[in-house]
Amino acid sequence: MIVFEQVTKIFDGRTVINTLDLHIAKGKITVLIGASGSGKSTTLKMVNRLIEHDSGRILFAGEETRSFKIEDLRRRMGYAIQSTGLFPHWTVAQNIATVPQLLNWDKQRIRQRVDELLTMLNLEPTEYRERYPHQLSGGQQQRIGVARAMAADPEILLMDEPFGALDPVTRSVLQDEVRRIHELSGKTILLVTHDIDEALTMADHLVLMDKGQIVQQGHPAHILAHPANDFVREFIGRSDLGVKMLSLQTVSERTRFGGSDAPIHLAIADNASLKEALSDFVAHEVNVLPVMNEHKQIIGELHFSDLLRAA
Ligand SMILES: Nc1ncnc2c1ncn2[C@@H]1O[C@H](COP(=O)(O)OP(=O)(O)OP(=O)(O)O)[C@@H](O)[C@H]1O
Repeated sequence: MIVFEQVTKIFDGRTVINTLDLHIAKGKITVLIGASGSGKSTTLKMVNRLIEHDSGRILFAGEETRSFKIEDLRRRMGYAIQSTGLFPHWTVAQNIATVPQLLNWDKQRIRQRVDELLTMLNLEPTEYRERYPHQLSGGQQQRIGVARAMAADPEILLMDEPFGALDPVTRSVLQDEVRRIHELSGKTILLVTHDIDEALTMADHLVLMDKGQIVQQGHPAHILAHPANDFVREFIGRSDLGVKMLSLQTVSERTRFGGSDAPIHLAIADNASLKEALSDFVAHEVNVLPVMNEHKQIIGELHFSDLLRAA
């Protein structure tokens, strides 16, 4: 979907992106992670040409981004950022409709799309459509930022620390929502974060950057199991590696299907992570948890020993 070939960016005589080769696959969530100043945001902003690269090529759908008119390029790419950039004097509906308005969609279609997005992001349209950004919580504002980025159904979503500055609970709810939307829509997402747990839970493809170059990339589980060097090892945090691995797998992957005699009030959802299961085992001091599906039916059980196999 997006290909970087030997891309370099120099600011004030300093090379901040250095002959970068990167492939952002269609339909996947690619996450750029690295320390502050490693060049993540610059890489993301070169995709929609908020920053122009100095050399090399960046291709979008097979063509150089430079061959597009900049407005056409940006309309095909949603962009969500930490500070949301919502227009304060516009209602939620107007904010979400920014790009559809530019594309001259008719009123009815815009309204339908706004309501659909609000519903998708768990905000009741009748309650939120006419509010102004200052009448929303930080987490709600970020949801609107995401809704606006998705409004005209762009081919790729660029997200720069979209959940930054949120408390851990809201952050995790929004991460789940974006993952769910991704699963429903199959949208290509490029996400920048400096939070390793966010990166591990969100990424199909994780790209670890340092000093404008890629240090290692691949599936999170692969990087956790086979860090390329000490830098990577240190970055992902060796100490709770096992727990991080558990966070990448779901209960259903280790469920012993069938009935269960374990106390039903301890049932864990089959789509919960094994890390959550670990927490339940410890909190309830049990060795076996019943597992339920989305309809709250018991479908089997998870044994504590099965976690060892997963890790
Ligand atoms: N417009 C600019 N002018 C000069 N230098 C810049 C500019 N934008 C970024 N830089 C520099 O380029 C380097 C990479 O910045 P970038 O914002 O891409 O890093 P980052 O990995 O996203 O960091 P953070 O996590 O802190 O946002 C930094 O050293 C930064 O100071």
